[in-house]
Amino acid sequence: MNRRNRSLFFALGFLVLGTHLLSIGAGPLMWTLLALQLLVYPQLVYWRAARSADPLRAELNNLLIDGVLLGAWMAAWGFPLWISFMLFVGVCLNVIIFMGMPGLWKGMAALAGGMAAVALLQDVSFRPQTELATSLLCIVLLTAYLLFFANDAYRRGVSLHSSRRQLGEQLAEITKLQALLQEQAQRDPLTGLHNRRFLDEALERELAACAGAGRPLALVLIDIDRFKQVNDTYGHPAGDEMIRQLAELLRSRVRETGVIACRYGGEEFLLMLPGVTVAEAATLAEELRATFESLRVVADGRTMRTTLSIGVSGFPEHEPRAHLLVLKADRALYAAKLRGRNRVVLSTEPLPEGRALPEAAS
Ligand SMILES: Nc1nc2c(ncn2[C@@H]2O[C@H](COP(=O)(O)OP(=O)(O)OP(=O)(O)O)[C@@H](O)[C@H]2O)c(=O)[nH]1
Repeated sequence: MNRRNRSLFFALGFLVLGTHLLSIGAGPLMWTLLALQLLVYPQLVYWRAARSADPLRAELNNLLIDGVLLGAWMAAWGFPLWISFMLFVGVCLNVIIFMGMPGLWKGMAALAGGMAAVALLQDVSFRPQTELATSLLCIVLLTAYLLFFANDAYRRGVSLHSSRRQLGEQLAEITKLQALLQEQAQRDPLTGLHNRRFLDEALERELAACAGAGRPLALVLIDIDRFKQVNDTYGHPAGDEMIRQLAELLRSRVRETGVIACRYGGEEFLLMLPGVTVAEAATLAEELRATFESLRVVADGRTMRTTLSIGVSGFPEHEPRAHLLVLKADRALYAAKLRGRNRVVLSTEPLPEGRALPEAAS
């Protein structure tokens, strides 16, 4: 709202224009009208705009009402040069600042409207002279008005710059949070390893890359043996601790670039090894199995141990399609369970005599 500026400059205008009224020997009616216009009117239009459903639009209309009334004063006094110049520039500046160049035409039309209204009511004779004091005060007030607006424009520029900087910082913060959320959506909260969703996407990508570059890719699917028994005997939190320890072991063994360890299911983990052959993956799997077999997991002062069953499949030997390559590793893992657990089985090895894969695994 423009209340402070309008009240201040209209009050100063009353002092300046008062000198003109003195010089022309204006009567009480003229003084009263000028006081109403310059001292009371700013409060009235503010009050009207503040209560309006659309205060901004109401304030823009107020600027045009200013134009009509000030145009009327110019005409009523016979267009005294300095006074008219000061009022004209003041009105035009205001409407341009708040409405742009289209506002200028509206402001000029408002001024002309006020002048025309006076011309209809009385003869308008041209009396351009003002006393020196009035002319000087007009120059001072107009200068103050221009300086005020220049300073206002500077402060708006500074505040805009700082808002832009703040917006930029907030945007950077949001982008960082987005990246963090995206990262968290791809992680298993218990172990911090990647989750299945991430691996399924990464596997498609890596398989295509390996196929293009003529490189192998191996999958190692790992399942904790008799884990239900661990939970039942030591409790779920102890089971969680065992899952965390296995995750730590996998993390420590697969630090090479490109290798992804993920928690694929409850107590099931999958390693994706781009550039690694089935034989190399089987060697790594055997090391992991042996290390885990000798691992003692301590939870709540109690020591637990169990073993791993592991299935290994590889591209290009076993399967070029991602989901079927996982299925082959799953079948190999199933075969390891059937053969008594605590072992590594390659996808190509047949199931034991007389055993078939369950429907879910095929
Ligand atoms: N503590 C814990 N247990 C889990 C979690 N996710 C799955 N489980 C348990 O893991 C157990 C898996 O049991 P099963 O699928 O029967 O397998 P298993 O007992 O390991 O038997 P085999 O795989 O045949 O050796 C179930 O009891 C699940 O409740 C987990 O995040 N934390």
